[in-house]
Amino acid sequence: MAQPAYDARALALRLIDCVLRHQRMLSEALGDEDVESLPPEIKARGQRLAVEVLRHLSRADAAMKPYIQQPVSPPVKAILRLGVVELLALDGAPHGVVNAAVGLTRRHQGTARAKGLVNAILRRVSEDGREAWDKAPAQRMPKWLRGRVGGAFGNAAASAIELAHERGAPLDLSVKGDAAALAEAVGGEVLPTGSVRLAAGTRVSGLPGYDAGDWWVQDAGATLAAKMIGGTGLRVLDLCAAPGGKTMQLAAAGHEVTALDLSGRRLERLRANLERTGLTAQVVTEDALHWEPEAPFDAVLLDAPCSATGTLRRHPDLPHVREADAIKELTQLQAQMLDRAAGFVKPGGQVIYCVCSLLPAEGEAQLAAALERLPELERDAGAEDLPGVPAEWHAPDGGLRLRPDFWAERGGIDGFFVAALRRRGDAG
Ligand SMILES: C[S@@+](CC[C@H](N)C(=O)[O-])C[C@H]1O[C@@H](n2cnc3c(N)ncnc32)[C@H](O)[C@@H]1O
Repeated sequence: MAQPAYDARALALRLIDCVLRHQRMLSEALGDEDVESLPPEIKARGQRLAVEVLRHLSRADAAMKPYIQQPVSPPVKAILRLGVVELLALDGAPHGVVNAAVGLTRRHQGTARAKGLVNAILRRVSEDGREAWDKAPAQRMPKWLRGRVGGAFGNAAASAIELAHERGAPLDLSVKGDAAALAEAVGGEVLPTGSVRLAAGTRVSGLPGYDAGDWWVQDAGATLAAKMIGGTGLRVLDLCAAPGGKTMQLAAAGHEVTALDLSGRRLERLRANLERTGLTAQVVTEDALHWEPEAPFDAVLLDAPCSATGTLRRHPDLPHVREADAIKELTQLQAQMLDRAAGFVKPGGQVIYCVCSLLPAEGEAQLAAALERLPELERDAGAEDLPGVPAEWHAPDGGLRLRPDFWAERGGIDGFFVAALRRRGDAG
């Protein structure tokens, strides 16, 4: 059989280059034809290495800086960063890591001459780099995001959030049946909000109950939106539903769910998720801005398209790809979607609004503007009082504001904003 074009380390370098130089998301780069055809174990390890390097760029640079006397070319710097991260974040065996880095350097004409340098620098880092690594600050958010997050929550919180980003995210499972029984079966912990949490890096495919559809992967924070819909057996519209985490929760809670999304490709994943879990929903491929339902719903859950800045623990590539300019367009779309959602619900029915964003412009400010713009909506503060939610998550003017530095002792939580609204009038 022919040797794959990349081993895991070479793949990691290519993925990092795609993110940092070409501003492409890792998920997109992993879909390139020559990458997609690689053996799954190479892809998984290459992706993991790339993620770890992107999480630790500034620490890696700080650890190697004392040993770099003159500028090194970008490809050599990339090999060094990978080596340093393997040594100091992943506790790789020095001999193997240094040899592999030298091998990567040799592989291309443009870098081959630097093999001695790479060897020398990584040896020094493996012996003496730990202190500089530990002292360096965690990878900073890009300026545009840091400024907004610091402005909203304070600079100390922004630093704590950066530390949480660096630590990565545990694996949270939403459970169809008995959470305690699943936690025991998989060796996890039941969180106060009901999800089952496993350590970061746990392999999903190896866990019991996957094929039986007993659970699905969903950050604990993201589960709170569907939980705000009271009762059971309601006609619920999941607006912007794919790939279906909240659709499955709503269906598992006994609601009659319509799952709408613009993306046919993402809805394929939703359908597969429903099939695996044996849950049902009516699936609609439409644009939420133009679609008209036959009859209003008892409740609407709007998980609006957003900057996804709440998910940097999982997606350290995102800040290198997303630009500040995109935010204005997104906030306009979110407001339009909230207007539509308000029109899709019966009098007395709930509208739950959420975004996996750290930016108040997409969360708190959307709630305040909607209350001002849409007199038919009022706050449904009672619905936001969910079991297991600490008091500090309640935002002063309504809604829940989750930050990655919350629940630090449990492994953190994604950045998220969710608020419950109700259409005035009698349910009838
Ligand atoms: C945050 S994701 C939804 C995640 C989903 N609720 C879940 O829990 O798995 C936002 C979704 O909005 C969809 N979307 C974006 N613009 C849309 C539009 N105009 N109409 C309907 N869906 C749209 C995207 O395709 C994407 O799937």
